[in-house]
Order: sequence, then C-alpha cells, then structure tokens
Amino acid sequence: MDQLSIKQKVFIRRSDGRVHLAEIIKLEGGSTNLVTVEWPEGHTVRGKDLPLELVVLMNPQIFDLPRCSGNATSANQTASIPPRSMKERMAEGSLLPGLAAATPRQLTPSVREDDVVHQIERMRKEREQRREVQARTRQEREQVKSEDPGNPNWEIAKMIRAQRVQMESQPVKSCIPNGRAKGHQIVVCVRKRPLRRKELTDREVDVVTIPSKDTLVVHEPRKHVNLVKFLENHSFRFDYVFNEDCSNATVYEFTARPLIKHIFEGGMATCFAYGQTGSGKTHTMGGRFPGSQQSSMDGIYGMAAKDVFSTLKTAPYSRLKLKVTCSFFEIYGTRVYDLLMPGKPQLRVLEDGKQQVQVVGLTQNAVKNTADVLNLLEMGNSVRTSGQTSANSKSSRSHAVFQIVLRSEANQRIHGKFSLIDLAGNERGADNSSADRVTRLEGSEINKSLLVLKECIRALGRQSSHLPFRGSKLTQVLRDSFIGGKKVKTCMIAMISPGLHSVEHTLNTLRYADRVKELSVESMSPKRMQGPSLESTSMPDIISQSPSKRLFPSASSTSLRGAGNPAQKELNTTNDLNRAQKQESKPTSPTTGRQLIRRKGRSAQEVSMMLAKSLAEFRGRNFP
Ligand SMILES: Nc1ncnc2c1ncn2[C@@H]1O[C@H](COP(=O)(O)OP(=O)(O)OP(=O)(O)O)[C@@H](O)[C@H]1O
Repeated sequence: MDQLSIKQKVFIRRSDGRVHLAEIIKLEGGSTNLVTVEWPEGHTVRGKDLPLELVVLMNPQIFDLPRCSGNATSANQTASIPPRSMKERMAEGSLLPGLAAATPRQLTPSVREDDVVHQIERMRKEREQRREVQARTRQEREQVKSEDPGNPNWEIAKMIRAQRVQMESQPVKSCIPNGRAKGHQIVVCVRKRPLRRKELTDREVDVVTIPSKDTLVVHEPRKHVNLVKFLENHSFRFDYVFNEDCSNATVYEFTARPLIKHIFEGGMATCFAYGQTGSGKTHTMGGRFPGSQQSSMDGIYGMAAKDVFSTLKTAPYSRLKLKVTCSFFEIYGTRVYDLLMPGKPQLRVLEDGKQQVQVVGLTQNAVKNTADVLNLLEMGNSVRTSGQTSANSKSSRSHAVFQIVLRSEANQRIHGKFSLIDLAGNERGADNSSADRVTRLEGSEINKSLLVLKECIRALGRQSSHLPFRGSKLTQVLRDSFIGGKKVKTCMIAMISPGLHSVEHTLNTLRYADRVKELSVESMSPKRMQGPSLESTSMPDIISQSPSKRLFPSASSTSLRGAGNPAQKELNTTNDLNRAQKQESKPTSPTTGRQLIRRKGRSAQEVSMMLAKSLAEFRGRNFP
C-alpha cells in the first residue's frame, strides 16, 4: 500500500476485460486493503473498489513484480462504485484534463501493443512462407504439365504413371498366362483391348494396369471434397487377365480351347463374351476387322471350328463317328431370329413336358470343314442387328449365339455342344435415361437377361438345384448350358475398354465378372497370391488425403503427393484376394442377409452394403 498514493494513475481491468488507466481516489488499508479508483467514460466518471492484489497484478512496474497474466484474480472480486458526472469530478479538480479526454482504446497499455506487433510479424512471416510454397507448387505443376503437352488429363496420366512405376518395383510376371485353370467348371477371364486410333488422337488416358497374368488394377480418378484429385485403385483377380498385347489366338488358347476336348467327351460348353459396347466382344469372338470385312478365321468362333475338325480326326474321337452341325441365331429383346435363314425369320422358343427347351425351326447346318463354318459365320454376321453408338459405329444390339453341335451319326443324338455367345453391350442395360422408348425397352431386356445369366452361372457354380433360367430368353435357350452338373463347363471373357471415359463401365463389367466367379466352387479354395502393392505415390504438387475406408470395392488410393499412409496400405488388397481369405470355410450358398452374417461371419454393415450393391446392379446403376 506504501507505493500507492491518492491521485496516482494505475491500470485497472474491467469485468468485460478492458484495461483502463484510472486514478486512485481512496486507499483503505488494514484488513480490507481496498483501492478505490475512478476513470472517465463518455460524459460520466465511473469508479470501482479493487482489492490491492489486483492493482498489484495490473501494475507490476509500480511494485516491481512480474507482469500480470490477466485473470489471476477474478473481476468479480472488484466492486463498482456509482458513477459520478464528469462535471462533478472536474469541479472537484480530482481529474486530470488529459485523462478526461482520453478514450479507453487510446489508453491500452504498451505491454499489449508489444503482443499485437509480435503477432502481426508472425502472421506476415507465415503468409510469406505460404506464398513461397504456392509459387513453388505452381512452378512444379507447370513443369509436369509441359512433360505431357496438350493432354487435358495430364495430372491423372502422371498419377497413373507414378502408380505403375511403383507397381513395377513389385515382382511382375509375363502377360501370357503360363498355366491353365485346369478342370475349373467356371473360368472367368478379362481382356483389355488397346486404345483405338481415335482414342489415341484424343489423348485418352489408359486407366487399366495389368501387373500380372491374373490381376488387374483400375485407376479411377476421384476428387476429395476439397477438390484435390486422387486415384482410387480398384484391384481385381480373375483366372486370367489378358493385356492389350495379347492376340485373339492367346485368348482362345486359355479360354475356349480347353472346352473343345470337353464337348468331345460328351459335355456341354459355353463361352460368353461380356462387356461394354466397343470393348472388343465381336473382335474377340468373330475375328479382327482388317478392312471392312471381318476375318472370321481369326476369331474364337473360327478357331473353335478349326479345332473341332482337327480333333474329330484324332484318336479316340475318330472312332465315335460324330457329325458336326452349326446354328447361328440372335436374341433381340425377347425375340429369337435365325441368322442362317434367308430373311432372318423369327423363331419360337418352346419348352416340352420334360422341360427341354426347343428353338422351333432353328436350322442345323451340317458342316464338313472349317471353310463351311466360316461361310456360315460370314452369312450370319452380315444380317446381325447392329446400330451406331458413340463408342462403336457397328454396335451389336443383340446377343448372338453360335453353336457347334456334335451328333452321333448312328442315332442323331447330341454328343456334345459348344455355345459361343457374343453378348449385347452391358451399358445398354444401364442406360435407362434414353428418351427413345424402343431403346429403353431394349436396354431393360438386355439388363434383365444379363442379370439372369449371372444368376444362372452362379447357380451352376454352387451346384444349386434352383436354376432361374426362365427369367430371360437368353438363359431359356441356353438351359442345357447350366444343368447337367459336371457335364457343363462355362467360360466368361469380360472385355474392357482401357480409356478414362469408360472407367465407370469398366468397373461395372469387372464387378459383374467378379460376382460370376465369386460363389463358384473352385474359387472357394483360398488363394494366397500376393497382390500388387498399391501404396500411394508421391508427387510434389497436390496435397494428398486418404479416402475414407470403403467396404466395397476393395480399393486403395493414390493422390498426387501422398506419402504412403497406413490407411491406404490397409486397402491395398484385391477384391478376390479379400474374399479368398474370408472364404476359407466350406462353400455355402447364402440366400438372406441373416444367413450371410451367420455363414460368412460378415458384419451387418458389410451385408447391407452387399445387398445394396446387388440392388444397384439390378437397377443397372454403378455402385457405389
Ligand atoms: N483386342 C483388340 N485389338 C485391336 N482392336 C480391337 C480389339 N478389341 C476391339 N478392337 C477394335 O475396337 C472396335 C470395337 O470392337 P468390337 O466391335 O469388337 O466391340 P464390341 O464389344 O463387340 O461392341 P458392341 O457391343 O457395340 O458390338 C473395333 O474397331 C475393333 O476392331
């Protein structure tokens, strides 16, 4: 109290936090130790009784103490005294004229000013640093952009290149499969076609990488909510994956060729080409188009016919005295047309009492050699229903079914049958936004038939007694391709376009193929192959963020600049690999969500995602 005196100026803190310079008007020592101060505010003079400690804390310079931190003593411990008028105080002469004119803001203590100056300086430095980083980032982006001039998707292309470099550092095997999926009842393969000339001119980015003979990765460009681009890498595993360098002959070797022997042994074989329009189904099944004409000998139909005739002459099959007939028909909507009859007549599909499905009036052309078959193929291809799409100027709008039938010469009974099917483009089913009613109906019929086809193959895979073949005309006419237990073998070749613009359809195709294989018996045995590591790749111009974990599909992400973060590493697995590890138990055929949870040990959330996925697929939408 000794250092204080009446009329001395001291700093005080108001209950709202403001600091004022005030004048001491009364000092009360003893047990109370109160200091009464007054200060001008507008036209009035306000006063306050303060405990001495608070005055000490606010005015360390008077008492030679460390500076106060502000709230050491609560403002509640102070007591306001009623305000007096400025005139009264001026009249008393207890208020200095300079103090009376000053506003509270002007009276802010210099210690606070130091703080503010310091903060401003810090913010300025931070801003400068930020600008430096931005300028460096811009420069680097320009540099990367100049490496790929004229490519509007240079960022995505760069990310994919970086991802591929990372994948190459992993052991990668040859594109040509070196073993066969021997004895498998259902074989599912994928073929990636090369970028077409037009796509190359348009600087289309190839978003599909095939790191080994049975795995592939689709790099899907995505954007975070803050618009930062990143790649979501979807990995899949199938029996075989053929890259863009593989020829039709290689594809045939590992898909349809093993089935030739099967039909000579009295079995039923089916080979489907599935995929988006323009993905290469007709190219693979029917043959290349070196000019305007298709070279049928170069397709799976022609190669299969050639092998049938060569096998026919070899022992032990030469003894069987088999006769070869061929038929070729298309299913457009719910109607069936014979492609080998002049005028392409419509045929009726009937089911007899023994549940045998007959295509009434379908021509069975006897063929003696490969040339005969090629002639028939040429005839059929020339009348097949086609239209023009943005992806393909000669797009097939129907399912084309080419059948090679082996009959016993003695009793004309079917010994073996090979059905080779070029399915209609799967994106047609998904496209229900078309204003044209005919196109919409066409799409919905295709959608339905592809959905039922998948269910029939899955039913075959799990040897289910229930076969929903009546769900579509396609499965109805192919009924004998799904029944007969071990006598039946199926191969599906899923065709994919590699371009960025097809990424959604490509993922849909792969998910479909993935589901076809999912429940087949042979796929239940755990596969322990190491999938390609898909750590994110770093590049110094875009900020990375790991995507939220998704249950479906299994995917990892790469963003431009993303140090491999643990969340991404966890996602670096293939769909099939994931499943293979989960499915070590005996195969079952789940039918309900509850069963799925119980039998597969899946969480309710996973199951609801699966059911949602099924529903989305049913509606022909992309998932998720
Ligand atoms: N593996 C390939 N190598 C080279 N070119 C290919 C390959 N696959 C497809 N093409 C070319 O791509 C184009 C479209 O192929 P194709 O007609 O076979 O597609 P599609 O899937 O049958 O289409 P749609 O369902 O519309 O009939 C053709 O010009 C074809 O020559």
